Amino acid sequence: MHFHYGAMEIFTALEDVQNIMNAERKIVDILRMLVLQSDKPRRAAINSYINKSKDIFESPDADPEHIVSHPLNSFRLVKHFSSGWENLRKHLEHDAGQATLIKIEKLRRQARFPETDAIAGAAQGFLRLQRTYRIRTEDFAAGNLPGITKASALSAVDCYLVGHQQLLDGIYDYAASWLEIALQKWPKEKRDPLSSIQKSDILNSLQLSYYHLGNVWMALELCKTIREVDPFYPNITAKILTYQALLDGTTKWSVNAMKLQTRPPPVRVDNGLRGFLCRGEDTSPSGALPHLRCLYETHKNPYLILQPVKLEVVHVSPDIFILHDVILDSQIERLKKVAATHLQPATLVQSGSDKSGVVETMTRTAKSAFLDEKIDSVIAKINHHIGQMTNLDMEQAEALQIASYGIGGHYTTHYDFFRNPTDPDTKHIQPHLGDRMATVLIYLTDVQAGGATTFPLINVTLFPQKGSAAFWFNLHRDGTGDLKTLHEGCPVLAGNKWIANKWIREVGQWRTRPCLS
Ligand SMILES: O=C(O)CCC(=O)C(=O)O
Ligand SMILES: [Fe+2]
Repeated sequence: MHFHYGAMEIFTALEDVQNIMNAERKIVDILRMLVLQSDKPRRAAINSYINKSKDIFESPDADPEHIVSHPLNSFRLVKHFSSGWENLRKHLEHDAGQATLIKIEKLRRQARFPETDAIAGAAQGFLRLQRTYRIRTEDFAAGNLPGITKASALSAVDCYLVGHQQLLDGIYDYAASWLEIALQKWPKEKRDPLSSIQKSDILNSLQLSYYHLGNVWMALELCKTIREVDPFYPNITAKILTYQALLDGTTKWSVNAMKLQTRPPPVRVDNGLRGFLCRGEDTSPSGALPHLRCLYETHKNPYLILQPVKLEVVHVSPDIFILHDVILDSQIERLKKVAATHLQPATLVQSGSDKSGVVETMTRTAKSAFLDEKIDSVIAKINHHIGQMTNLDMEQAEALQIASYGIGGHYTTHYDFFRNPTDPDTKHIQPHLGDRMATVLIYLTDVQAGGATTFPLINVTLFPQKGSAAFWFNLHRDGTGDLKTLHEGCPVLAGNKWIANKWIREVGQWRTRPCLS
């Protein structure tokens, strides 16, 4: 199994936005110089790009906090930095433009600008958000999302880009809904001189979506409109004849064609069914806890008598706790700073993967890094504190893992343990470590909207609270995996989500959590 990793989320972190904004200022300066040496058409193209950048810098969009506060703000920025740049790039590929192009490309690489596949990533992020949080396309496009401040609406071309991508991804119903809105908005808008999208392009993607949904009549009507708008649109007459013949039943191959158009769209990762937990609609745990219990735990440990753990019991069997105030804000800042240079697009250890044993994947869209204690003293401090709070031996624990999710970033349902009865691959349980017995998941940020951790089999939803940690046992006392610990990280709707994971292994825990013989 091998997935291509694109930016399946929209922006990964505030820090990325900050770097990109700084680089963009330099790019605009370079472009200003080039304007002077350019002929008229190139000058117009460059100025149009510069004006867009200026709009961004002069609007609240220059503030990274504002950008990550709403998927649409993020989207507009990503579009300018990816397809906006691509449009200008074509004008710079010759003569005097070339040296400038190289300089700009270098700045873009260093600051990790979104690439050409960013629009695809954004469309996939939107889809995940729409499905999980049940957002209608018209509300999404208008900037009305649950629980966050309204953003300004998307333009017709923006809606086209999202819809067209969903058409390419085979999500025809969503594609049609976005393209219908693009079409409604089209007459009311002033055109972007750098964009080559025409009304007939919207109509064409829409007719294809309807065709794939099995609505040949609608596809035909739309094709007729295309011919009215643009008689020279490629293949338009042939398409009209084909659809006409399909509807009349006069083509021999109509039966095959009809089958083809109703084939199911490709299956993809979708957590829509369980979205109710992500939406926080049902948070009564099945663990039959009449009252949540809160206690101050000291484990009779002098370290904790001075600083007792505020422990909240969320669920029993599997045992899930919230530990409150486990890390100081100053430690969080330090940790994020240290982690920033190490973060990589998330990889999952998977059986049957390539030689490295790791594949880049769509099931987890986040950036992550394992941080060794040697990197910074704050890491050792946190590790030590986790050991004291959980009363577990940290000797065999894995290094602290930091992960950051941007808007749309998520982690689909999974188990943290390796000894899965349904998966015979146990190579990650090194005998000297054992399996991942317990997980401590520290929330390093509040999340503006979305981003809960849910346990769908036991109806538990945990909303991130900066400085708190979720702590649970993945294994039964006999060492087998507890299948009820299935959990997921819900897609982030607004803001950034940072977490730190500590996976505590079995070996060395005989004293405090002996297994049953
Ligand atoms: O992001 C979350 O809430 C869950 C993360 C998680 O389960 C993991 O990293 O293993
Ligand atoms: Fe997990």
